[in-house]
Amino acid sequence: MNMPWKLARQTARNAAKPLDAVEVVLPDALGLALAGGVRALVAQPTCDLSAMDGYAVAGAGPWTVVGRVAAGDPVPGVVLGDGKAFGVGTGAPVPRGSTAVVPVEACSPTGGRLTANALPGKHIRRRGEDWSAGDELVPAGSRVSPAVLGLAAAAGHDTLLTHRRPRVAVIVTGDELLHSGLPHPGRVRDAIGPMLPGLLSGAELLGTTHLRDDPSALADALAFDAADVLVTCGATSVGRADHLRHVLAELGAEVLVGGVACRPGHPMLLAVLPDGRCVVGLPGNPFAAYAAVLTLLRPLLDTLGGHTARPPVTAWLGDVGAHRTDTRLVPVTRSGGLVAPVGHDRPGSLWGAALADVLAVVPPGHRGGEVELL
Ligand SMILES: Nc1nc2c(c(=O)[nH]1)N[C@H]1C(S)=C(S)[C@@H](COP(=O)(O)OP(=O)(O)OC[C@H]3O[C@@H](n4cnc5c(N)ncnc54)[C@H](O)[C@@H]3O)O[C@H]1N2
Ligand code: MOO
Repeated sequence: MNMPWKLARQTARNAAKPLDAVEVVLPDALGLALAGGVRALVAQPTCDLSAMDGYAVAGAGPWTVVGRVAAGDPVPGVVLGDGKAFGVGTGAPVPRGSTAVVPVEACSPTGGRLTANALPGKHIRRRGEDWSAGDELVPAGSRVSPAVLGLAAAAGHDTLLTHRRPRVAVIVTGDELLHSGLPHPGRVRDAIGPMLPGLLSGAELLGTTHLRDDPSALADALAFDAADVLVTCGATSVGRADHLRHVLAELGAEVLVGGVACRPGHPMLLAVLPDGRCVVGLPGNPFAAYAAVLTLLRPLLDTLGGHTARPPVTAWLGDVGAHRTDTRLVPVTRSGGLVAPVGHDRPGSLWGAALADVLAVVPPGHRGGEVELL
């Protein structure tokens, strides 16, 4: 029995536990999930700063300029009295007693003195106005984005506690596959191997092995124990050359998902080997393999990597010819809150997926309405 698509995705999400937490230097954390929240080690700003190039002033004008301070200078050792001003650069610490900063273009000098409209507090970035020391800035489970890296640096971090990247090994099977040159009768180009690395963000690809349709070679390849996840391509079906299910049974694997009520990709599978390593079986048809990556592999990798599940993104899709019993994954382009099919979506062809912005999840019986986007 093929498992309903949503249940299959949830099963993949629940099939493993997040990998151990490791401390990594900031650049290496990009794309990983935080194993603990990022807390500010110090307040930002650490002292009152000027937000403009101009003058820090005290009280009402006109003011006499009594000094100058630049970004990078220590806090001036003076207390600015009423009627006094300090020249300031953007980011410079303002002297204590400053009540406002007036931008240089808003000042007019009159007889050696400055006059301007100075609104109290204007253009001063107060100590701690962005955050205080100890504030949690980003919660555990969040993906470390470029902005998270910058934020963590600003808050004083040199390293971040993240979950280890899942290690993935890819096994591409098929006597008929070519890895370069022109396809011709009897030979097809491997279209799955080239697409997989780009679908493994947040994981580490240890390598790709190309095998003929040979059960003992497949069993040997599945013994590779440096990988947390083994991804096989092809051999999921019931043909004479499709050995994956027999080999998994011989290895004592527990099959968590043996097939999914999904078009394309229904022969996809997810199994756990006795030592805890996971096997995701992608069907040989390339678009079916793509559907299986999004249904089983990505949720599994996200869980192993410690990523919190994100709320679904949806859009409105018309009647595109739903399947009676199975979920369809349909390549679509997006415009505003609407999506439209791009076509070219037969299981053996990645043409539609290549033109699409996303895949729409079209449940059985869909006649038009909100659908989830992958
Ligand atoms: N009797 C049945 N036959 C099939 C069924 C079924 O339910 N009963 N399901 C069909 C569906 S749906 C799919 S999908 C495929 C899955 O087949 P396998 O995972 O066993 O893969 P193969 O048989 O090796 O190949 C299928 C097809 O894809 C081509 N292929 C394989 N690998 C690649 C690759 N890396 N790059 C490009 N193309 C590849 C291969 O040449 C075949 O044409 O089973 C159906 N059959
Ligand atoms: O669903 Mo297969 O996965 O049609 O090509």
